[in-house]
Amino acid sequence: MSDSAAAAAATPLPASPEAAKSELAAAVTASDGAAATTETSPAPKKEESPAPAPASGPPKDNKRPLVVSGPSGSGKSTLLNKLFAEYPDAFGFTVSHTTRAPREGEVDGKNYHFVTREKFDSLVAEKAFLEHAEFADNMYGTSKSAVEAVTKANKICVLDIEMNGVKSIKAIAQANEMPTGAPWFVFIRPPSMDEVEKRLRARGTETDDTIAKRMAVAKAEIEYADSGAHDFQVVNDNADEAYGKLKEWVLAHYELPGAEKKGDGKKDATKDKKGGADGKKKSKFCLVQ
Ligand SMILES: Nc1ncnc2c1ncn2[C@@H]1O[C@H](COP(=O)(O)OP(=O)(O)OP(=O)(O)O)[C@@H](O)[C@H]1O
Repeated sequence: MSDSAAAAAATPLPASPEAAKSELAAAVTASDGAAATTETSPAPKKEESPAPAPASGPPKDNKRPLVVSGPSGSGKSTLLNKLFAEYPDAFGFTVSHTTRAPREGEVDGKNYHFVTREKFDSLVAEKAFLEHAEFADNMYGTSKSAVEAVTKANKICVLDIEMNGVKSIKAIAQANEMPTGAPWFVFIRPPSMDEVEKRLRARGTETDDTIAKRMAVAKAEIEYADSGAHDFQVVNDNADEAYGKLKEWVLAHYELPGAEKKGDGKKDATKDKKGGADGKKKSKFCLVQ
């Protein structure tokens, strides 16, 4: 599972995504994340992969969830926030289940589905979850019905999850047990482990201990990506360039409202003036890490 757990069926983002993310810190090491953008993935390395080719690609199907993963600090939130800012009506977010108590201001069914441990366990037994995990003595999970609710609301369901969640969803999809179409798996790759550490430190929210854990997990995530587990990878070195590649891939695989009017998304409406990542406005969707 990932660091967070929640989101809203085509509804507002979780009230406190950062809090939710910090609830679920993970564990991690170092390595050098190589690479580029690749569609279908045997071990993508330093070379850039070809641009997506919509004309010859698969039919666009907005019912296919978009599963985005990548090490902490790779820039998932940064890139996704750009996408959501540019296409505000296109995407929806699931509401996760959790056994933790609601915090002040949190609304059941909006921030999370707050359930007892017994209820959570029964949902696990019923195979109701696409993925679930325990963090700090609490359970978090993304249900199949939460994803379905998003697609029924005609939104593209975005799931921001970590490696174990990806593996779980892959297994469910391979068993043809997805309630929606098969997901697309996209990996946001940091240019290097040094850069991951630098970004995490610059974020100012991490301790040495959490940085070390996140680095260790990052290494495992990158190794998993090298195994060819994802449909597409983008290296987030320069955020604007990475966003451009991500957007191009998304436009080739989904019908985004407003994309045609905008001239098929060639213009990056959210381009940072400084060419860097924003990182300031963080809204998390499917908290899953
Ligand atoms: N291309 C980039 N160049 C420089 N800094 C970047 C780039 N992309 C993101 N950052 C910065 O790196 C930090 C981590 O980015 P972000 O929070 O988007 O990562 P994340 O993958 O969502 O991490 P987490 O999973 O821990 O939430 C942020 O401070 C962000 O501004």
